[in-house]
Amino acid sequence: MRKLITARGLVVSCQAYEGEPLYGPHYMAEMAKGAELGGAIGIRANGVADIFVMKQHIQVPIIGLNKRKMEGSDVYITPTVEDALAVYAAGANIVAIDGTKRPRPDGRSLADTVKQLKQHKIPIMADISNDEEGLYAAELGVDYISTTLSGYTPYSPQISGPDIELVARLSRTVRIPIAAEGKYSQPAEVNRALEAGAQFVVIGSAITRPQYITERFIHAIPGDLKQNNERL
Ligand SMILES: CC(=O)N[C@H](C=O)[C@@H](O)[C@H](O)[C@H](O)COP(=O)(O)O
Repeated sequence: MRKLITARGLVVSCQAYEGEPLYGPHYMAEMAKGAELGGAIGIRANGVADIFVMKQHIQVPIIGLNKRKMEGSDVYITPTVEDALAVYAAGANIVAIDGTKRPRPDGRSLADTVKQLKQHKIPIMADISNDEEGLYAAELGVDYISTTLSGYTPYSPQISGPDIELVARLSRTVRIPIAAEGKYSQPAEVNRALEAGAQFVVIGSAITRPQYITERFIHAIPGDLKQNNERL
């Protein structure tokens, strides 16, 4: 059995999209090493190549996923059982899958997907967007639920910051570990999510996307100076 995340703390999501400057397994593995050195208790990573390379360089558990947009389905986080098996084979300790009931490109239901992965003894994180999905995923027997998709399904609250309320409500209703994930950018928000009952908080863009981090600082500069900066 691969190591799970049992501690409380911070998980760093090291992901870059194609076209971004840090895209590629080498950069992401270095990023993961940095996060581990800084005290991350786990790493979240996208794609078999990144996961495979990271695995050679870090000790902490990896939550792996495979983002893949396929025609006719809105499900893109590890959308098929086949994707999940590949992510696990690449070395992920836990496989993150879309935990909504939306139609999946392989035609399987969420229940069937979870069942298949459990047969392979693969630890599952269900990425959910609201209370109902969290409860359902927990009933199906997933190992973790994560609030990853709150704000990313049309029927979940479209708020600009993290959905800490969802973490608080779920922690009162489900017995499995909850990951607080999505739009965390301030240390105070991390503390609030932990106080609300999250086992750990997953942070991506605010730590691992330099273009986003730079933009945030620039947008905080008042009018005139910001314009100077944009002209550089
Ligand atoms: C919605 C979706 O596709 N989320 C993805 C899931 O793996 C990633 O793009 C996010 O970076 C990750 O969830 C961490 O969130 P944030 O980058 O906001 O800290």
